[in-house]
Amino acid sequence: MERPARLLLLLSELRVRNAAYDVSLSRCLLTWKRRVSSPMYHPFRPSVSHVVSVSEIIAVREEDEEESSRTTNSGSWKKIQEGEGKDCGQAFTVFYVERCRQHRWRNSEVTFTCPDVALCQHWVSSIRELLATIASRPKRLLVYINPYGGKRQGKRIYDQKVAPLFARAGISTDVIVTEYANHARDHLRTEAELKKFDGVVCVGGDGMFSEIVHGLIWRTQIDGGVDLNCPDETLLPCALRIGIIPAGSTDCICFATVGANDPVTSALHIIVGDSQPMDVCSVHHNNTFLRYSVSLLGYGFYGDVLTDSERKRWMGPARYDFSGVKMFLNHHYYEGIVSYLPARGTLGTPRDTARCLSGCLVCQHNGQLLSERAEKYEMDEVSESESDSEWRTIRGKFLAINAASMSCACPRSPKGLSPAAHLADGTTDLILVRKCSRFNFLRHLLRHTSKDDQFDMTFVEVHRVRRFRFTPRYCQSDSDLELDLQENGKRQIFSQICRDHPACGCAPAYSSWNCDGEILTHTAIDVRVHCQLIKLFARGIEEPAVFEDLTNPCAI
Ligand SMILES: Nc1ncnc2c1ncn2[C@@H]1O[C@H](COP(=O)(O)OP(=O)(O)OP(=O)(O)O)[C@@H](O)[C@H]1O
Ligand SMILES: CCCCCCCCCCCCC/C=C/[C@@H](O)[C@H](CO)NC(=O)CCCCC
Ligand SMILES: [Ca+2]
Repeated sequence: MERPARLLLLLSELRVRNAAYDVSLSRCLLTWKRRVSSPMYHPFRPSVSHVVSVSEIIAVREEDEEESSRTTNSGSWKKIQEGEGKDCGQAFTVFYVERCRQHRWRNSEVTFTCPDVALCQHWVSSIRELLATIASRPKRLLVYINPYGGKRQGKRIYDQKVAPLFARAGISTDVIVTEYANHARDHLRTEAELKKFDGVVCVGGDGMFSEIVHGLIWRTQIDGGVDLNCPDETLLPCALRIGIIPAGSTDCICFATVGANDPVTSALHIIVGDSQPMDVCSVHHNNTFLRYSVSLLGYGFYGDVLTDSERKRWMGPARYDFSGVKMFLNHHYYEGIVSYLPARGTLGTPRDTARCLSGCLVCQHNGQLLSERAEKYEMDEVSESESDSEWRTIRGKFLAINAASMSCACPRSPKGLSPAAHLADGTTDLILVRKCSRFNFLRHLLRHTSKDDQFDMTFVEVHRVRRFRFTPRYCQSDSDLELDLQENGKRQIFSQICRDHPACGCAPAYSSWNCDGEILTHTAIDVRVHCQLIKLFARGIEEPAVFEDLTNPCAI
């Protein structure tokens, strides 16, 4: 064995597929570089060098003798060793993360053959010791599988693609296949022995994720004595991270936090122990808790699409396309009052060209700022809503009222409903689409699927907010209705144009709120963003690599 250089824990000449490599291990990196003197070395081919971050090594396995003799079969060492009458060379395999196109990760492996058993064991134990020092890696997980989400493949996806990876990484699991809706939520709330686990994994779609979020948040607040019905209460952050194995219809939370809806990629993010904080909105009606939301709260168009599509669950993910077209053709509008508390002093706006990416500085800055502010409110014993006189109010007729706490990117809309929204900045983007013609609404909707700015339209406005309230017209107080009458007087001339416009054909209607894919039981709501209340086994969207690894077949 050669003497390790400074900072290197190990440096040896080992073989990979019969070619000699200089292999080194430091606290951060495992590298292997083909030796110039190797008989396989080709002067016109660049020397192949591989670098893997120790944090992205999944596992290391010592190969048995049979396996190692198979891998070194035609190798020169085997011949030498046989000639000397010794046992054949020993090998070990390193499993690691390899990046592919479109943010996908794969489990790659490389087998190193060593000249003697002692060296092999030294390599294996050194790598294992390093992996054991990574405290953020989960060792025991509680897994919930929804067998009926999406295309009903949850169980198969978990058994075939995810469980073998967890086993390889030495993660033990308690698996529960849900038997009814809200099974996972109620199990987490009352039964699960959370202290035994380092995280919770949900195999399913956004609805299943929402169950896990509700179960964990409730449990944390109940244990901490927090009153869930009070919208002004500061909620306690959840200790356990959540991993999402996508097996639903939209899977927008997985897509927006990992960059792909791919079970293997998600499993690898869980194994390496990634952590991504996320905002959660609490939704109340008259001081009664309704639900939490992490992605979309949509009244009008998205509420109606969901209501209609729930009756067509048998269609699978295609139900959203069918109901989307139907609700677009219906072209209903909704009247009401929206009031909101703009995000003050925080970085970022909904019209930014910059995106929320892995290690986002906007989220870090705002997270810090908002937690300092929350401490101050607590010391002064006032709530944010009382202390702030900046509430703004908008009355009107809307085709859609959407609040996106994150981009809501998904395969249907790769940029999402609010492309510049942040995962963990303590704000939500309130998007108001006023009554307009079908043609204009279609232009707006189609921009969700293209690169064009969906907010650059006269009938669309967007505000980054910390809190908002909505009251539909039929729930408004007499004084509010009086104010509406006065406002309407001013706009009468425009209403007349709209009524007379044959292409418009809007009809007033009642809608429901779509809260992350669930229908809310009330329409008058009070929504508050809780900054970084939960954490996911994810790292946000990674920027594309500056230098593509052209030797990686996955990347081409
Ligand atoms: N065993 C079960 N039987 C029936 N319903 C279940 C069961 N387990 C979970 N559910 C419910 O199924 C609903 C839909 O599940 P899920 O979110 O996994 O898939 P999806 O709706 O197809 O996808 P997406 O939410 O991404 O659109 C959830 O609201 C969840 O509460
Ligand atoms: C004429 C029709 C044009 C259609 C234009 C396509 C625009 C697609 C935007 C998609 C936005 C998805 C937002 C995510 C919401 C999720 O919390 C929720 C739960 O999974 N999904 C839906 O409500 C499912 C909502 C699906 C809506 C189509
Ligand atoms: Ca946010």
